[in-house]
Amino acid sequence: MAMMWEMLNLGSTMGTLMLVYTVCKQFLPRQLQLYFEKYFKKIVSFIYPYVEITFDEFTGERLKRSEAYSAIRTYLGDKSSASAKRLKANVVKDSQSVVLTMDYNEEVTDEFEGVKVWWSAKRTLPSTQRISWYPDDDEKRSYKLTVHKRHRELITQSYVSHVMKEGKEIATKNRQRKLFSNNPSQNWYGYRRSKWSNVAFEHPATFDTLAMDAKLKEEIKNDLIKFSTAKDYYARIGKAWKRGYLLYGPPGTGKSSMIAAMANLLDYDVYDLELTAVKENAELRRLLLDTSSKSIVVIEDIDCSVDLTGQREKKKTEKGGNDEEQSDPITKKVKEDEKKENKVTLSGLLNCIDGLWSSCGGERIIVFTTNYVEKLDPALIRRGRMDKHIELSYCCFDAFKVFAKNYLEIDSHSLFAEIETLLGETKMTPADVAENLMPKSDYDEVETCLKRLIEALKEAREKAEDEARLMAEKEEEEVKQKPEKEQCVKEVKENGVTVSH
Ligand SMILES: Nc1ncnc2c1ncn2[C@@H]1O[C@H](COP(=O)(O)OP(=O)(O)OP(=O)(O)O)[C@@H](O)[C@H]1O
Ligand SMILES: [Mg+2]
Repeated sequence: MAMMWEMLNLGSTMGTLMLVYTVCKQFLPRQLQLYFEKYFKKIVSFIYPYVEITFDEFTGERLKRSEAYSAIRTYLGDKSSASAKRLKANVVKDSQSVVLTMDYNEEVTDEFEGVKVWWSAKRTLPSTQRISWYPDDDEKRSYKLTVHKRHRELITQSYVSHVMKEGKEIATKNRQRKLFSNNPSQNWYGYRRSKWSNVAFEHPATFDTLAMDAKLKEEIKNDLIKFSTAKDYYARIGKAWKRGYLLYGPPGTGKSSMIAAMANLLDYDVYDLELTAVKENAELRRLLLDTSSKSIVVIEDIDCSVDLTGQREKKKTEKGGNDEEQSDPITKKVKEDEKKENKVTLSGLLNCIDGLWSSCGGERIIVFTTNYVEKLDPALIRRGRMDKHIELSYCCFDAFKVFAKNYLEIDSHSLFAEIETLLGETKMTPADVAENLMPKSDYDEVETCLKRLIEALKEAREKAEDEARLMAEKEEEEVKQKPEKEQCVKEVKENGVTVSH
C-alpha cells in the first residue's frame, strides 16, 4: 500500500480526494450529505494512513520568525538540491557560494532510520485582493511533513530534532555575517516587518590591516579571543557573558575600522544602533532584546546620541545658567521639542545595558565610540559597563610600519628613520598617513610615496608650530592687557560709571 502511495504524488492524490468530496457534497441529497461527511474522514484515514505536520514561518502572532522553519528550510535546501526540479538560489559568504532552497509547491523525499518522509513547501496568498503598501503582508509560508502514521513517534521524537540540528549546522557553515541597522519604530509592526534591517557584512578591515601600537593590538586581540571562549568562566563567576568596549580618539584614528576588525576576528554580526532614531527608553530596550548572540552592538559617537551631560546641564540651569538662552522663547521651544523628540536618557541607556545583558542570552559585545571621552558621564563608562577603554590616537611609528607593509609591501627603508623622527614631532591621524602613503598611480615608486608622506609631515609640523606661536602671542597679549582691564573694572566700581562696549 505504502509503495503505491509513494508512486503516486501525495499532494495530487489528496487533491483528487478533495475534488470527489466537493462534487459529492454538491450532488448528494441533503439527508445523505450528513452521513457522507461523517464517514468521509474515516474513509480518508483508511485510504490515506498518513500524518501531516505543518511548520509555519511565523509564530507568536506573526511577530517572531520560527526557528524551526528556518532550520527546515536550510536542511531541505541541502537535501533537495539533488532531487527537486525547481530551486531558489541565494548567494552567501562574500559571493563565493550559492545556497539553494526548495521552491514553493515542490516536494522532496527524505529517509530517516529506514522510514520515508515527504516534505512540501507551501505558500498561501491572500484570498482577497487589496491595495497595500506592503503587498506581501498576508502571504503565509510553511513546510508540510507527511509520514505514515505507524512512524509517528519516531518522526516527532527523533526525526524533527535531527532536521533542526542538521539545519542549524548547515546554516552555521554557510553563515553570511550581517550588518544590522535599526528601523524607526513606525516600521516595526505588521507581518514580516522588523526592528532591524540588514545587509551582508563585508568590511575588509582585520587586525592585520589595523595600524596601531603592536603591543596594544595584541592585548586587544587576546582579550577578545579570551572573551569569546569564556562561556563557562562567565557562568562560574555569575556574570552575564558580555563585554563592553569604549573606543575613543580623534576622527580618523581607526575606531570604526577596529569594530570591523573585531567582528571579522570573532565572526560576529554587527548591530549599528542609531540612538537618535530611537524615541524612548522602552524602544531601546526592545531593540536590544531583538539582537542575536555572537554579535557586536555598536553605538557610534555616543556623546552626540544622547544627552549624557544632562546632570551637569541641570546643575548649570539651577545656578542660573545662560540667562540669554533661557529668556529667549525660540531657543526654549526648540530645546523642549528636542527633548520630546528624543526621550532616550542616560539612565535609560544604563538600565538597558545592565538589564539587557543580565537578563538575556550572552556572547555579546557592546562598543561605544566617541571623539570626546571627557564629555561622557562617568556612570556610563565605569568598569563593568565599559570593561575596556581603548584610546586610538595619532599615528605612531608602529602604526606607520603596518601601513608600509600593507600599502607598499616593505618592512624597512632608508627613509624610515626620518619618518620616525617626524612622527614623534607632529600629530597626524592614521587616516592622513594612509592617504599620503597610498600610491596615486601605477608609476608611483615606494620612494615617491615615502617622500610624499615626509613632505606632509613637515607641513603638518610647520602648521602646528605656527599655531602654537600664535597661541603663545595671544596669551602674552592677554597677560599684558590683564592689569589694564583690572584697573578699568576697579575705576568703574569706585566711580560707579557704566561702560558700554
Ligand atoms: N588605525 C588605522 N588602521 C588602519 N586604517 C586606518 C586607521 N585609522 C584610520 N584608518 C583609515 O582611515 C579611514 C577612516 O578610519 P575610521 O573610519 O576607522 O576612523 P574613525 O576613528 O572611526 O573616525 P571617526 O571618529 O570620524 O568616526 C578608514 O577607511 C581607514 O582606512
Ligand atoms: Mg568612525
